[in-house]
Amino acid sequence: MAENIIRVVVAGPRGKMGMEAVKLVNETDHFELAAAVDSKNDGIQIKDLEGMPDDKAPVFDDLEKCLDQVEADVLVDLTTPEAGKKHLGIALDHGVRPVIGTTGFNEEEIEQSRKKAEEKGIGAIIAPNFAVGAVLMMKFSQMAAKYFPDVEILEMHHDNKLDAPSGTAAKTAALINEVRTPKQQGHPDEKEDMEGARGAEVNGLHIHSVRLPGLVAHQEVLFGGAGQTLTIRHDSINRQSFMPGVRLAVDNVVRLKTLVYGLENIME
Ligand SMILES: NC(=O)C1=CN([C@@H]2O[C@H](COP(=O)(O)OP(=O)(O)OC[C@H]3O[C@@H](n4cnc5c(N)ncnc54)[C@H](O)[C@@H]3O)[C@@H](O)[C@H]2O)C=CC1
Ligand SMILES: O=C(O)C1=N[C@H](C(=O)O)C[C@H](O)C1
Repeated sequence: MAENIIRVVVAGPRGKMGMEAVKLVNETDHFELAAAVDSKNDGIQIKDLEGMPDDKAPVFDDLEKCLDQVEADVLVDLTTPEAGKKHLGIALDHGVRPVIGTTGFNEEEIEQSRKKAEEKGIGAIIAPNFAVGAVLMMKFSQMAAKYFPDVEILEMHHDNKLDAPSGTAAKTAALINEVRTPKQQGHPDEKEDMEGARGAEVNGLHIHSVRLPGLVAHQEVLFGGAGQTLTIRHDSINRQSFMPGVRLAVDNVVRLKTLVYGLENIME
């Protein structure tokens, strides 16, 4: 790694998140945009893409090709579940530390990548949510679940989202299930008269996914106990909310020697 400068490749630069990430890298003194990987536009420079900063970093249409030609320290991936999974493997194979914001990974995929990162002796971060407030919402939910084992997760997103449930909801359920005794919620004899009415189920805990234009990224974690309810809610009202977390992840991934799943593991 060039001293103090972190060379970053951004995958998905024309996307809602990728565009913000390119700006973040361009504006951060100790980051350098090494390249961008787009699904098209091979051979142009980043400045030639609409709305991009005046940066001459090259654009590739393939990560393998990019990492064969460009010196890079970190890959920031903000693409699609399919591309993100592929890119995670390619980056590790090239010894480039992945920071994956793309969602849709299951536990097995995360464990396999953890092994690979450790074999390579490099860091990797999969962060289902880069917003500090969302990470706190997940941590507070884990605290509350110790006292309120009855809980339902309601995640609400814009209608261009490909994966359901959201990575944040899946991670919240995983954190809650670390402390909650497995419990089937609702009436033991309850029946769905319409399929899906009770949402997805993880160890008896239910997740409900809403998709609507006008939304960005929102989640409520609802707890119920005798005579009381507790609601913990987080709202991202724009994509800038995620950028301090992207910066934190890039700064931290270069010192790690394993894969970290969730920003809470690197937040002080
Ligand atoms: N971890 C976090 O805090 C957040 C994660 N996300 C996740 O990030 C991902 C991207 O979200 P958005 O920017 O909203 O989506 P988007 O649809 O606006 O952008 C995705 C971009 O990826 C590009 N792409 C697709 N396949 C590609 C490939 N093989 N190589 C390079 N680029 C490729 C598309 O052309 C598009 O420009 C999603 O998985 C979403 O769930 C979104 C917001 C926050
Ligand atoms: O697709 C999105 O927009 C978001 N995806 C992430 C998720 O699946 O949790 C993070 C955030 O909720 C926005």
